[in-house]
Amino acid sequence: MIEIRNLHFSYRNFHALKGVSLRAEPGVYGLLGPNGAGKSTLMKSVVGMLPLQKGEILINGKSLTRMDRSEKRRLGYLPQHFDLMDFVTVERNLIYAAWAHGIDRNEAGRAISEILEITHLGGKANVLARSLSGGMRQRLGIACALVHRPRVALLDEPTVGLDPLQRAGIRNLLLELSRESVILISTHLVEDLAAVASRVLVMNSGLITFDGTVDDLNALGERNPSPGLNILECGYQAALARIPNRQ
Ligand SMILES: Nc1ncnc2c1ncn2[C@@H]1O[C@H](COP(=O)(O)OP(=O)(O)OP(=O)(O)O)[C@@H](O)[C@H]1O
Repeated sequence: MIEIRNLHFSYRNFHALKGVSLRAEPGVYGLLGPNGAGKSTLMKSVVGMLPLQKGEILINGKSLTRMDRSEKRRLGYLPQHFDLMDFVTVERNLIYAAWAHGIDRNEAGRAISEILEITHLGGKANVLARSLSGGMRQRLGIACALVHRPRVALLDEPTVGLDPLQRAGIRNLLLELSRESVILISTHLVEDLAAVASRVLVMNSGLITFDGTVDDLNALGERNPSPGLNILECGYQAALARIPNRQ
């Protein structure tokens, strides 16, 4: 479970998170918002890549500030821009990721075979990472973030560069994992969420301006129709406009 209470974060004098609160139980949470809304800042804060300036973050009831390195290693995180080890094979990248996430040596082989199969990279296990296509690289990034089946996973724009079939494959993986895990994904693709998200969070200007189900977002869209947009997109636009009156 993730619990965030009144989280603020500033880069020098830019106030990027202005009091974000959230409670997330197992499920897929879709984080939507325009460029610069604060989605990546929120994710980096939850995985401890940014220092806690104000507010509280609890993972499975434990404050992030009290978690040791091995506990933080169990979090799954796919940054928006990630590096792979280009000059070693796909499988070696996964062996390293499994080790970095603290998977027991005896379990690593099985975990790697499973994630290779789920991400449709089985046939590429012995290929150098540098020779993968963009979509395959993205899938390998996802595989590295999820190889240890984390209880809490944060994926920043995981479906960028994937074709519809590959996106569907990743959605199925997320749905399966979300039975036991909290999965927070950021995306610009509103329609990507409809099939997968148990809850949608809309962020704008460092605040969560909407927190509800896909049905709630649809209902908001129905009340705020806009020419040329489908109902979900209308809901998203209306949610963006709801900037609470506090800084
Ligand atoms: N290292 C940094 N130094 C200064 N400002 C930053 C830094 N990183 C992000 N920002 C600013 O903080 C705000 C939030 O950025 P963030 O990357 O969290 O947004 P985002 O919602 O993830 O956007 P995108 O969808 O474009 O990735 C933006 O205005 C951005 O310019």
